[in-house]
Amino acid sequence: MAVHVIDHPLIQHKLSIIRDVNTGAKEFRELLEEVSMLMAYEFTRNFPLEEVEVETPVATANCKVVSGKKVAIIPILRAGLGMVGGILKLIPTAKVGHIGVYRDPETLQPIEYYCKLPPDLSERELILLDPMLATGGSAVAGIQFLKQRGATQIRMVNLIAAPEGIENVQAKHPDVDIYVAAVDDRLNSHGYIIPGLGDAGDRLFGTK
Ligand SMILES: O=P(O)(O)OC[C@H]1O[C@H](OP(=O)(O)OP(=O)(O)O)[C@H](O)[C@@H]1O
Ligand SMILES: O=c1cc[nH]c(=O)[nH]1
Ligand SMILES: [Mg+2]
Repeated sequence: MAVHVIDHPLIQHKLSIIRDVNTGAKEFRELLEEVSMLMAYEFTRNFPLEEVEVETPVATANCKVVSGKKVAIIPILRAGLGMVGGILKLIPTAKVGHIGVYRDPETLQPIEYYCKLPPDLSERELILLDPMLATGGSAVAGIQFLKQRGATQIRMVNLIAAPEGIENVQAKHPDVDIYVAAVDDRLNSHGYIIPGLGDAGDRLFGTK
């Protein structure tokens, strides 16, 4: 399905600071949260509305509200955690599930180590979060996890994607829409996105 590049000027500006090697963990964390909130504004654009009547102090207004949509946001640990707060600010009733996957540094294969999800996945719109879509191995595994547990409506939100990762996810899960702030040039021989931002988890949590 579709790849949506959300290139709003505010997102591009903040992403430039996030990429900067001199940006420390505090600012990185704050900016990732802000950009995630701005991306939520876009990836919810096609959420269905329903009409309601609201009594204002002077009359009845015909209004619209998001129609009883059940949403769950699912960060891929660790780095996906940095996107949760910003999205919850706009969708505060969303449930939050967690999938633990890290990429083996030698083989680049995804290693799964944790999974805790809301029980009613089949009834929910699921938003899978990870700042980085590199080879796509972690995303493909995360989506597989969700589908195995009944999920049918999944969209994926990444800060930066490599073309190789997009291709991989689209080949294995063509039903999943991808929302990204930037599509970078390529992967290097270690599977890092070029130019990218380095290791998102390490930059977010100050680890090495
Ligand atoms: O598309 P891929 O090639 O799978 O790479 C992307 C994954 O790599 C990073 O996680 P990492 O393995 O560094 O784990 P961490 O978030 O715990 O640091 C990133 O947050 C993604 O989950
Ligand atoms: O560039 C990359 C690739 C994978 N994971 C990251 O955190 N950064
Ligand atoms: Mg990492």
